[in-house]
Amino acid sequence: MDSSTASTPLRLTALAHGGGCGCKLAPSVLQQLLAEQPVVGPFARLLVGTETGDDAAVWQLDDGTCVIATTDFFMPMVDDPFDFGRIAATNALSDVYAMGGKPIMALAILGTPIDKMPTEMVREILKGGSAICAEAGIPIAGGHSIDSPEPIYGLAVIGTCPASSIRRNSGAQAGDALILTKALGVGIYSATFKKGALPLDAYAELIASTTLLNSVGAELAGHAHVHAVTDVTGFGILGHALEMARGSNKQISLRACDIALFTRCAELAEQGFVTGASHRNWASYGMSVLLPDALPIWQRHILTDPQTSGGLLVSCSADRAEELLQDIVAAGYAAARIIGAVEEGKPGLRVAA
Ligand SMILES: Nc1ncnc2c1ncn2[C@@H]1O[C@H](COP(=O)(O)OP(=O)(O)OP(=O)(O)O)[C@@H](O)[C@H]1O
Ligand SMILES: [Mg+2]
Repeated sequence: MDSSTASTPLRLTALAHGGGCGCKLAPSVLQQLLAEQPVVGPFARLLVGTETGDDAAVWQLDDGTCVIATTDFFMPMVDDPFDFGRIAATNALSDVYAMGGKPIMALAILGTPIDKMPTEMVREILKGGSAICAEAGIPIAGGHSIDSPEPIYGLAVIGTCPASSIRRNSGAQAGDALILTKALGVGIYSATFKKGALPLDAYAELIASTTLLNSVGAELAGHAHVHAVTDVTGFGILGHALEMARGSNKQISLRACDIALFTRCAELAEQGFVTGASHRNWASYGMSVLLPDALPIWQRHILTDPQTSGGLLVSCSADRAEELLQDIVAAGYAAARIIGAVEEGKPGLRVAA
């Protein structure tokens, strides 16, 4: 029996044209849409806005406390409504942790095809979101719900932190090492799932990773040698590393062989399981990435694979990286690895096999 028939008679994923962070617009399309908007401000207290494609907006209050605000929502990439709610909530909370903050409350964002989805199924999605917020120690204090053609769920999240704890995606320094806290393969597993071919053990691996809170981000921000943090989501490891390189005005090099993958990720990618978003990602930023000559196409698909609720990409002083990695692994992120380095040079990305 495969996992696609195990959870519910009505396939939640059948109601959506795409799912998870694979629903995100490609970075180049987003840039075009956001271009030429009227500029209002400047606002001296807006420490982080949209300039570097960072994870959340940050506003500094009078006493130095920062308010962090973010929203994330998407269509389902699994059929179990409770799992979908948990994944969407974990993903939405991640942007607050990636800025170095702690969430304080959330609002739920819900879209449901009210004539197609049973009430109990919608309730399960909401319960999944609540369960994750409870784990994060925060309330869902409200929300907004609409009748929509496809199911949508996510959160708007508010967090806080002292100004000194803010970690932008643009703070990487030459001489830093890069740590990635989760394994890659969410999009490849999701594409396999959608085709009904994902074995149950792989489904369990997918859920375990995508419902693991990135709460270690708040602790990392307490270390002065941690210079930049972002979460790896829809644009894949290459896209988010490139955002870090461009924002920081540095060259980033990654070692593909050091990146942890889900157990069956390579095998499934080689068999051709890939999301449309992976192709869109490469088309959008491939010109800024130097890959090894003989890299098989399926390996490139892993590097551009959209990671719904992926891990944190952490840029820290190289001489403290091993020690930090041990702390991260001890905090429950067994797949964390040191995957690359930051150097002076033209902003861009180089990948070694
Ligand atoms: N419609 C929009 N209007 C204004 N800013 C936007 C809009 N959509 C996205 N952005 C901004 O563009 C940047 C990149 O968006 P993106 O959704 O990739 O960030 P993100 O929330 O970190 O994503 P993820 O949760 O997948 O990590 C962010 O700074 C985000 O706030
Ligand atoms: Mg993010």
